[in-house]
Amino acid sequence: MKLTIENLRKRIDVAAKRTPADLVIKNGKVINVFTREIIEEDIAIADGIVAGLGRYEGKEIIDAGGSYIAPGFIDGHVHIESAMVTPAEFSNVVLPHGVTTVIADPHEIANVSGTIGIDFMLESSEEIPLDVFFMLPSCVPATPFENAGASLSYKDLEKYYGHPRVLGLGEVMDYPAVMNNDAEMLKKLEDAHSKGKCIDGHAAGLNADEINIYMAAGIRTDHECINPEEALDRMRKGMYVMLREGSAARDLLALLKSVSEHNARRCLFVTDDKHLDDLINEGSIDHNVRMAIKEGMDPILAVQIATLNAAECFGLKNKGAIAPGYEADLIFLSDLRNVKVEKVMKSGILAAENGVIKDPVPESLEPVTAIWDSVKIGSLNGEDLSIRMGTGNANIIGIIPNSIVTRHLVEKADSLNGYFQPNSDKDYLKLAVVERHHLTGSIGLGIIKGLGITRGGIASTVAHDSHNIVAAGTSDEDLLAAIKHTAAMKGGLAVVQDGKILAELPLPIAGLMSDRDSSFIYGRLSELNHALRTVGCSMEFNPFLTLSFLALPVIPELKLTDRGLFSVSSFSHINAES
Ligand SMILES: Nc1ncnc2[nH]cnc12
Ligand SMILES: [Mn+2]
Repeated sequence: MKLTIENLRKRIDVAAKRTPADLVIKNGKVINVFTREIIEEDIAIADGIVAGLGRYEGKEIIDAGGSYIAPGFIDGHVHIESAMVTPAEFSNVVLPHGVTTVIADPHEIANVSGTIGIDFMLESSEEIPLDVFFMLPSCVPATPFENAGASLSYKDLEKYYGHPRVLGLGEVMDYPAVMNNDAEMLKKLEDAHSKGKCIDGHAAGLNADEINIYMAAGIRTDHECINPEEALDRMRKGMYVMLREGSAARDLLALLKSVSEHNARRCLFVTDDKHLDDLINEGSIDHNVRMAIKEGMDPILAVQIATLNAAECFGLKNKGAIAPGYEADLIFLSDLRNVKVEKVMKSGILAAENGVIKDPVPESLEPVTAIWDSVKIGSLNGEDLSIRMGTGNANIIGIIPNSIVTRHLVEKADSLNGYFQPNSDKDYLKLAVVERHHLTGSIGLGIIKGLGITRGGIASTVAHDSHNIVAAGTSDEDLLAAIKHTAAMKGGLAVVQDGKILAELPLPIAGLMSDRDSSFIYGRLSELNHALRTVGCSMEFNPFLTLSFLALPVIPELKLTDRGLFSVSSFSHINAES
């Protein structure tokens, strides 16, 4: 809300006790994230802003019943599209978990629909209770080794820096472009610097010397740490470390070993990519807080990481704490061990209670063709999916459960008449990435090990970050059926066996998000999980989530884009045969 002289005058009158507050919360144990104390005091609120702490009177009084009161949780890095819901529905889902502010990077939809996608995310997050800030997609496409639906230059980004909810430049993934002083990358970085904006990093696998290059370029955060050594090095060099617990990337437990009383202020909690069912079943940043406390972290320190640190990292001056002048984004907790979020207030208004959103934001989507009709593929047949394979070893993508990192395996794969044959006993499946934006006919083919399908095929238009169609299967028939069905749905997830569709989830918004509510999507995800078991998956990890990262060539080691196998370590394409 824009501050007016009238708001300011009223706020000062309330603070000075010349005017009664709109609302006073009494009998609460207020968590002070500045001093890491718990102080029993009233919270006086005027126009959604805390006006004073201490003893106050107001037009409305709420008795907190001795609950702890924490600042609203902040998710420092999230791709809303990865939850497969629109921003409005995302607000309905995460607010009950105490998340009142998120910093989102819309590079998922930007990779499909370009600036039209960014506009859609900005507009559809305008009038919702959740505060959604954005970092501008810095790498669309993520690398020059893939075909995305769009390509964004610094010129495309410039106009957004004036938007009040745009905080800076989003995760810089293309390390070689930074290291080589690529002209376009320098211009994007310089623009963010000149406007005094933040710059997020994606420093997966970067070593200490390479982190110097990122920090020198002004890149100030990393959410891709997977071990304590990486996290410590980034903190020592002044980077904020984003402690990530998403659906596929679950790094929090490993990284907590690097967090201490001395360095915790350089940490914040993020989800990055979290599927809707995990958000509903586990939670969002509240889940990170609970995990950290369970691992022995001091509860108030965990709350500080989830609030003040994230606000300070992104320069959100009136968020992340309960203090006069700060937004009245408040969470009521009955205890600080399991951090069960009871009540959530957004700007002084009750937004959720006992896990239920109070006034769900209804969907009101304007159909935008470029976004709603985003899947275009030509005719496909078995020959298009054949992988030439001689008698030598093959370069195989080895899956690591619950990780977005893969292994580069060099093993002997079965071949017949010079072509690769899937072998479900050895768990060697065929993987395809089919370009789906501009009818280029570009198809990347490879072999994966570890997905666990014994008979059938799965396909998805969620394939970070270019979001082509990614598919895996034990036969060309099922692969083709799954790929074609995701196109027929204009985007989505499908499981096929013997040519028959076992389960599906349409994602008609850019092939990434559903226009339906979370209960519909949750139901379809359950059906997909059942169908995944039918085709042989163990479900120790989510195959669709794992699949969605197999085309992301900025995460080690071996990935597949629509242009072929890609070795992230050598940052170049390689052949199917080693
Ligand atoms: N969606 C994403 N894009 C780029 N890097 C990621 N790392 C994890 N999720 C990612
Ligand atoms: Mn990333």
